[in-house]
Amino acid sequence: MKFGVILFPGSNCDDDMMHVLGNVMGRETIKLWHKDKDALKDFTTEDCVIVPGGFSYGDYVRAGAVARFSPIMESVIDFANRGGYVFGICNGFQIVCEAGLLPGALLRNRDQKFIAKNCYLRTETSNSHITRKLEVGEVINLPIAHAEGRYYADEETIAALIANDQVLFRYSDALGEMGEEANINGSTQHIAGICNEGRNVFGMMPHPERASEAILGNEDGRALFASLIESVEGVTA
Ligand SMILES: NC(=O)CC[C@H](N)C(=O)O
Repeated sequence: MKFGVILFPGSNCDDDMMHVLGNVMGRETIKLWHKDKDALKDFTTEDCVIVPGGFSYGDYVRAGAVARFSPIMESVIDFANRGGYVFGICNGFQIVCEAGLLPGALLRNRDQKFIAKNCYLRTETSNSHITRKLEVGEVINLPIAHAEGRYYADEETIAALIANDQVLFRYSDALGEMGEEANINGSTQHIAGICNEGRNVFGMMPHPERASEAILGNEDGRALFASLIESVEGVTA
């Protein structure tokens, strides 16, 4: 499978993503310019579009609200509707929600502050392409860096997410417990990452691409990319 990483004005995690997917995971990885409507013409449903983190359009209006109208997004929506893999991380999660590919919204953090910290995440399902190498209840540690990361959706939407096993990760403590203080940004039901009903679109606020190499002292994020590659290619990654 190959990966495409979209560059919007203000993206800042695109090169980390290029490095991890290209050099660490060893897969063909292409940078895609947000104005290029035809950027996905060689993408098949075995490929994945990454919507990376950063501050697209300076987070003006709301994080992701402007980037959602970039010309490439029409092709991303079409690609997702055809069954292609789309993975939004941090600002990418915000953009993908704004585009309607995932339900819910990312609001300002409960404490109204930007939070840059490592945090614990409890794996909520192994039944997804990006978590199949993790066990339910397994706790991983990943960095977060955001001001608008508080996941919110109405009760009906949350109930549907749970009923369809779409919640991938929740903020927890090191033991996987869900005490109030473990909910780092005040997200509804501690939700840190979800997938769509079709299970081909993924979004999460924490940054697996910033923790995918031993030299960085944390490789927990690598399991997510390895899961996706194994799932699609049927090889050990
Ligand atoms: N690291 C990022 O992607 C930043 C996310 C977003 N711009 C926020 O602050 O909420």
